[in-house]
Amino acid sequence: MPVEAIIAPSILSCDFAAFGEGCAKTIEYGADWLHVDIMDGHFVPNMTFGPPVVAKIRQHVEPPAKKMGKGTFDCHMMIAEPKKWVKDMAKAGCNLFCFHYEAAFSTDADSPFETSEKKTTPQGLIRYIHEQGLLAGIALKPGTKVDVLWDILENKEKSELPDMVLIMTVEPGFGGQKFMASELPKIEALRKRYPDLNIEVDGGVGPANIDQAADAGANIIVAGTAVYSANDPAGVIKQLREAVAKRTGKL
Ligand SMILES: O=C(CO)[C@@H](O)[C@H](O)COP(=O)(O)O
Repeated sequence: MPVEAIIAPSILSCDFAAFGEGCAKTIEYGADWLHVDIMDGHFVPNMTFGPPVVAKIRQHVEPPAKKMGKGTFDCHMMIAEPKKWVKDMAKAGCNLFCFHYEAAFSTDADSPFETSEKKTTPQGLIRYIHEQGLLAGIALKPGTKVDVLWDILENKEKSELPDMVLIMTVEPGFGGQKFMASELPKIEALRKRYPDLNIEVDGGVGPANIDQAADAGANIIVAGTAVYSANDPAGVIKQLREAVAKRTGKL
């Protein structure tokens, strides 16, 4: 089954002083999802917001009627201890909890075991996210090789398989950075092995490089600056969608 083109503007570039209305308007402009960047000032050198703010913006955006549907809150957790926040994020209205592979081996505060057994694993974390009723995503920073995903994606246990992989094309932490084309081979390798996988690209993406990202095989497009600094955000969203749909054959 061909993967769908999904456009997920990064609300990090939205006006925080008018956040609720800005998020609602983004959906009206034709976005499918909202990409919600959560940063803890520890995993990345920047801080944003947490579950209380997510709950507030959920009051302005209808939750999705179906899995991965319009209004999905695609929460990109740039935090050092992802497992700790799954339940609170679920309560706040998150739909897809995307953690970083690089943080997946952090301490599991709920584990009854001592020391080394308190570590989570990516597979265990994905299962836990699913148990809380959320979709699970796994993200890779530019410095992390795509090979770390092979074992995770070959898992025979369905509840431990991610619903999406996110390839970062900037160092996570800030909007408005330059797109790193050097990361595209990761997307190509993933698409070659997994034709049905949802692959998200995030960082410096816009009309100038969407063809490269779509050619590599990304079907979920995050764009912050390109959407929110545009005179015609709806036009940019349409342009991004059409570029992906041209490759996938599915709008
Ligand atoms: O996760 C991040 C940055 O850490 C991204 O989601 C950016 O917020 C995307 O913004 P642009 O690079 O498109 O401006």
